[in-house]
Amino acid sequence: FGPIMSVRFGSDDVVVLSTYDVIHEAFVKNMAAFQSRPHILLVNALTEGYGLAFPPYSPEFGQVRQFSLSTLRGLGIGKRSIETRISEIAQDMVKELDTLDGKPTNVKMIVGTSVANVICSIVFGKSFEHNDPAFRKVVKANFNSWSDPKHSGNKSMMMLFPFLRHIQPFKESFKYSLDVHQDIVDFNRKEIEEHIENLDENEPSDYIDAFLIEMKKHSPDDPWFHEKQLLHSISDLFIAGTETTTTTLLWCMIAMLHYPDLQARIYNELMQEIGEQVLPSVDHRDKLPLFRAFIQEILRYKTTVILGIQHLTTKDVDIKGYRIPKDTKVTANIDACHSDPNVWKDPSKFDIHRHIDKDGKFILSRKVIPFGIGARSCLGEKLARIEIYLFLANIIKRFEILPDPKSEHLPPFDDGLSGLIHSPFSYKVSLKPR
Ligand code: HEM
Repeated sequence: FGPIMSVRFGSDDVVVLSTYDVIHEAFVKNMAAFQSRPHILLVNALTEGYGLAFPPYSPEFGQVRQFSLSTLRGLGIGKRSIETRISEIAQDMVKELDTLDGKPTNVKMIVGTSVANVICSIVFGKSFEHNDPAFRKVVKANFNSWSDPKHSGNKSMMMLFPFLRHIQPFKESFKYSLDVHQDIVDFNRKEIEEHIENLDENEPSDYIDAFLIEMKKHSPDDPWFHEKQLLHSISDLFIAGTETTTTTLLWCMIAMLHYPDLQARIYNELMQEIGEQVLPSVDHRDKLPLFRAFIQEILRYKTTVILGIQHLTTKDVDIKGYRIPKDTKVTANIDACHSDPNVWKDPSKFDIHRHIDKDGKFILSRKVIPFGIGARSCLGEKLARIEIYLFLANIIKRFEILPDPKSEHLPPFDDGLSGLIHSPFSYKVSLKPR
């Protein structure tokens, strides 16, 4: 036990870092030593070693990662253009939720197709109707990619013991994972083909265009700038971005059900500071301390990616007096960091006021790290933060979030499904138009 410990995961020893200080010391202060990823057989069977989230570090991979980050930024992440687009998608989601007419519904697909449409706008330069069958199929495939209730446990086991893939019921789960991933890849391949046909090199309008143009600047045998990498890059952006953001929004709604007084106070804050007629925008954030504190507390209390993604050391390195040898698997226990009693008073309590100072101002915390920190931290952090803010503000402004009257209990807030992503059990909610 302690902030640095070694734990046996399957057949491997993995170093687990469990406080903000040690995670920061490792992933930020010793960034270069921790920027690689281990080879995971199950993942490689899906990605052929390409993509953005799982490849080990090399200077050439660093280039493609950096290209992706700056392209996503250049396309407007953190700037007004993408904010406007997300705001439009949020309003479209509200319209879709309006059609439910307050009927208790599991809203995961409506929220999920809206979240996926944000990524579609950036990657494909277009969005899809909520009821488009091919789009719904690929959004479901994104959800099932890591969190299918029937297979995710088997998948986690196969990550630890790859040989299990040859034995039932793991064999079936392995095939299922390949099939689901293939659905995502097929959808994305079709989009790439259309982009190749219609490419205007003078006016790249999305990530695929930018990648195709960049590819032409590299030799045909470049190890990373080729079509296969493009295919797996965009698949990773969808898989990493859809379920995580949707899950966070679903936790937000559960919190609103458990704390109706807080919901009313946040609604009043939005009404007083923005008003009924004005669309919520990131520019309003300084006037919304309660709302921002709520989001930050959700990101702390319900850590979506509990153990982050594994890192691999590239050399021997000393952290707080412990020697971690080269080629050691290392993981950040983000959930433990968010529940550290030395940092958070009464960490198991959901309390938004820990993020508000005595003058009523919001306190931005660098110790809430749901997106990880350092060289392999989340590529979609800025995008996800804007999405959560705008989607939630639009929902709260338009609807009162109420429990399903037919259900005896509220959906649990302190329990859920645990795999790579910690998501709530399936639940229905009634969104009563205000
Ligand atoms: C609430 C939403 C999200 C959460 C909580 C989240 C969390 C994370 C975490 C914990 C990591 C691993 C960090 C590490 O290894 O140290 C990660 C990596 C990543 N995320 Fe996210 N993420 C979210 C949304 C998104 C979105 C919207 C996108 C893309 C549009 C995205 C793309 C990625 C990618 C590509 C990586 C791999 C980065 C690398 O290996 O260099 N994520 N995310």
